[in-house]
Amino acid sequence: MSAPVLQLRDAALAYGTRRLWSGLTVDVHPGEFLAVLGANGSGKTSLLRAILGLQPLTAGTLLIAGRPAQRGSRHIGYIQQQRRIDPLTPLRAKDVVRQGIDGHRWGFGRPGRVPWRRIQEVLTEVEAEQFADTPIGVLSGGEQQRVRIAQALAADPDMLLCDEPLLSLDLASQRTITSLVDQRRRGHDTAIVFVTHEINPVLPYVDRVLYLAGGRFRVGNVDEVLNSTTLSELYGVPIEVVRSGGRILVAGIPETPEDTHHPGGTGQSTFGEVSLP
Ligand SMILES: Nc1ncnc2c1ncn2[C@@H]1O[C@H](COP(=O)(O)OP(=O)(O)OP(=O)(O)O)[C@@H](O)[C@H]1O
Repeated sequence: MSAPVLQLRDAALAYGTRRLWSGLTVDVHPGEFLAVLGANGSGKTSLLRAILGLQPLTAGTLLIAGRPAQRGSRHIGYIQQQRRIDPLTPLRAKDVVRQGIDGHRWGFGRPGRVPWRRIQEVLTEVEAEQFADTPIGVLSGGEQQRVRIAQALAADPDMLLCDEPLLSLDLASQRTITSLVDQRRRGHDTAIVFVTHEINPVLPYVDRVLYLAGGRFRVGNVDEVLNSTTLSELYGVPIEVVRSGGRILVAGIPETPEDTHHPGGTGQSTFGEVSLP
């Protein structure tokens, strides 16, 4: 097997006294699709920030292509959590992609001309070439997301970090986005780290799952992690996982982080059938 793109060894992250996770050891290899799941506040985005070199670990090591994480790494493409874009913004889709190439989006502008050919290439890769001259703010949510993927791919990264890229997209757009991400990893052996509250849209593509909860984690294939025993252990309350019609449904996830590890501390109302967070 080829060398890992991402290596975490006994990694821990805390903000002051707030410990997010610790003892985290996981490798991600070229072409691998890792889904990162967990409740609100479990530290999924913080993990991505650590990989981006924006947040130092409090313990352990984190290597990208064998070297310590650093800001603005060309090995990494990053799709941020969706934010509303002002419809009046003058930025066109091609300007957004150009920012991905010259590094402005992380505040590390590198001078020099960006070849138009490359911008066209990545817009074509995500089937968004027709939007090149359209102001980004007037595109639909799904179209904007395709442009964000193009931006993340512009520097031809070895690893793509996706922070809940399916939020507020309809089912058809979710399918388009997940299949574009999957095409990229198959075509270029790009590793994918995909933070999501919803496993079902990515279920066909996922190789392994990293599940964060209550300061702890489990990593393994879908069946190893997303089962009643493992999630009940992680959360410290009874969780039921069922497969139905090709989907995974989970009942009993505590509504707040405080409910975790306090069996019996939650009322019945917090137990309902929900799609996996
Ligand atoms: N810079 C910071 N300083 C202090 N606390 C922070 C900082 N960034 C995040 N936190 C806290 O750390 C916790 C984890 O945040 P993070 O955004 O990583 O969680 P998450 O799992 O991505 O959550 P969500 O699913 O809601 O997006 C939260 O309680 C958050 O308030």
